[in-house]
Amino acid sequence: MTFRSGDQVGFVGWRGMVGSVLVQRMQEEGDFAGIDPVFFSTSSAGRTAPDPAGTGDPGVLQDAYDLEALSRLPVVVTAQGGDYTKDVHAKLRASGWDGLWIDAASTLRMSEDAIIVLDPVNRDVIDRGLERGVKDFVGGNCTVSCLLMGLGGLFRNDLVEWATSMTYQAASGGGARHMREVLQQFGDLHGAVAGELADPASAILEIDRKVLAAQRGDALDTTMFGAPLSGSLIPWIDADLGNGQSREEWKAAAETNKILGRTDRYAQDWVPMDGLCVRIATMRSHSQALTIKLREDLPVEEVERIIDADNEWATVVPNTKEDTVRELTPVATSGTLTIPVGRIRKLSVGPGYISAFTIGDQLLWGAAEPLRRMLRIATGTL
Ligand SMILES: NC(=O)C1=CN([C@@H]2O[C@H](COP(=O)(O)OP(=O)(O)OC[C@H]3O[C@@H](n4cnc5c(N)ncnc54)[C@H](OP(=O)(O)O)[C@@H]3O)[C@@H](O)[C@H]2O)C=CC1
Ligand SMILES: N[C@@H](CC(=O)OP(=O)(O)O)C(=O)O
Repeated sequence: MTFRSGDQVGFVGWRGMVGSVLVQRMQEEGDFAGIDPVFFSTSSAGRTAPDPAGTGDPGVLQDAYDLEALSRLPVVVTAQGGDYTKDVHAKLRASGWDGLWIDAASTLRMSEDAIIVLDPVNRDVIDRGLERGVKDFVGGNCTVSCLLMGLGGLFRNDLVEWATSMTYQAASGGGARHMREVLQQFGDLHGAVAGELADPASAILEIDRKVLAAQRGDALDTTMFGAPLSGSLIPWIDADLGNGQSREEWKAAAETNKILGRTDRYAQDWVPMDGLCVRIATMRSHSQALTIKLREDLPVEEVERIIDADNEWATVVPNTKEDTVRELTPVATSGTLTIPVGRIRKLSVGPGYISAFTIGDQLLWGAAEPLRRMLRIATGTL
């Protein structure tokens, strides 16, 4: 099945958090002009569909479990989640459907038949995959995608011997309800000491005691995260692999190397990576602190030049206090496609060791943007 301009493209998961950002970005970039979107729902088939292209003729939502309706389409884009992918993808393929499946969920990422898409970094891998008939294209883990958008230049030029990434991941990585829970917790903590805060003469240790009591008691709703996150952190993300490593930590090496087209962990070009993944009470941008062992002891200026030159979104932030405080924060980065990379300096532990700190909006480059661009590649317009 080949795609032609104006052909139908199915969208599943368009009203979720990732899907909404995807639709918004497609509107901003005029992507709906070259396609005929068909919207699916797992919960509201038959209701009026959205009309992001403003055609005035939105049609109705199709049933996202209707395999026949899906199999009529040359391309399906889904941000519905892993359970949906598990349920529907295999059945569609078993029915003989050979259209393109573009997916945000992690389910198919490590499948030999799938490519992890991040075209500013691995356009060559994507193009080779399309040529040899690959049909499944999956967005990468948010932290890995943001890391490679920022520091891809070092990886692509084969300058990294190994790296560790210590992450500071936003509440949005869990989903919309996780973001709400964090904000509610902040509000409840404020409420616990609002009287004392209004009085400049009140004792700070009393405020601290009351906040801790609220965090440790049952005053806060912790349904989504399982522990208070506001005014705290949780150093575990995703499943326990049983060997002391979390699944989120495992993704760093597995996905980074796969994105770069390196699949043999015993080969010379495989980059060993590991680290600890930590949830913090920010909203939508993931941050990470890196220690990188370079294969060559390059000057900092050369490292900065390579990072800056790699793609139009990676931006070096000078390693000064003023620039860091102004530009290298989740607040400065959220809602933008810019991937700032700062705190680049030689570490005193030995030659070739550098540090870096990078941040990315995990709903943009971390989720929706690679999918949007993959659709453009598939439709021959990027
Ligand atoms: N959250 C993230 O940061 C990232 C997520 N991903 C992946 O993307 C996929 C989707 O994640 P995410 O967008 O967070 O999932 P959401 O939970 O926000 O949305 C998923 C689906 O839930 C249904 N839904 C039920 N109630 C609501 C509601 N009140 N508002 C909106 N949708 C609702 C919708 O399906 P319907 O319309 O059919 O009812 C929607 O498509 C997952 O596989 C995730 O792993 C990947 C990278 C980052
Ligand atoms: N696990 C990420 C979000 C996410 O959806 O990741 P993945 O697509 O790899 O499951 C986080 O919690 O921040």
